[in-house]
Amino acid sequence: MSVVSAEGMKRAAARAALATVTHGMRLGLGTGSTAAHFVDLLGARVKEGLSVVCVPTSERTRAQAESLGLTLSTLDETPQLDLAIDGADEFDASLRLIKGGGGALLREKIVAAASERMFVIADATKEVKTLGAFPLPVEIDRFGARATFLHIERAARGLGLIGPLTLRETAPGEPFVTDGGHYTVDCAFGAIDDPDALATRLSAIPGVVDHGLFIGLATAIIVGVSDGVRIIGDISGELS
Ligand SMILES: O=C[C@H](O)[C@H](O)[C@H](O)COP(=O)(O)O
Repeated sequence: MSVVSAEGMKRAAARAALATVTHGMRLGLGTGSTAAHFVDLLGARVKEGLSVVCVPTSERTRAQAESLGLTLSTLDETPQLDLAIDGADEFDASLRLIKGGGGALLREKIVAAASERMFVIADATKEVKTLGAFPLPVEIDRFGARATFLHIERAARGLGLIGPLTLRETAPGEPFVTDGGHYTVDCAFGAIDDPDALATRLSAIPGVVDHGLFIGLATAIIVGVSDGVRIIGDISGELS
């Protein structure tokens, strides 16, 4: 019996995603340990002659991509992308995701929305029946952060979601600051029975910059499993 580690499954998913990349593509590069496997493998292919243009979703991914000699761009220079490849903290069978555990959800969502397709790469441990075991990250403006925090609590309570909510910190009293200069609130709601309703409520709160529910963005999920990969959705379609 072969025992494959989570890292092995992430690598397998990243390798399968790389197999869909073709010459000349405009790619969105995700953030996190799984996306880092993809960037690493992409770097090797580029050294062998593959030509792609990449828009990173975080300063961390930008640094990795730069170190591997990838051709980088911005969404201002390249506002439409062919494919975004990114990880996820959780996914369900309907291609809905929780993202933002690594603090990059805003740029990840902007890049995914600018991409014709988004392939999520993840190890099998990220699959859930109902989203919410992973605390939902919500990115908020620093101005009025306490008021926004309370507003999120109230909006969620209206859906029967209680929390606790925690302002993400890098050290006690030191809030974590995203690449965009915002704070993150991690919402440990437990099972989110109606992610669409929660997404709508969160988006309506002034001060919420964006939230980690990615709904209707992923085209496919490439799941690394013990004996290879399993695909949810479609990775075969032609690009228009
Ligand atoms: O903000 C970070 C991202 O949404 C990541 O893609 C997510 O946290 C998954 O990261 P990892 O691949 O390290 O589990």
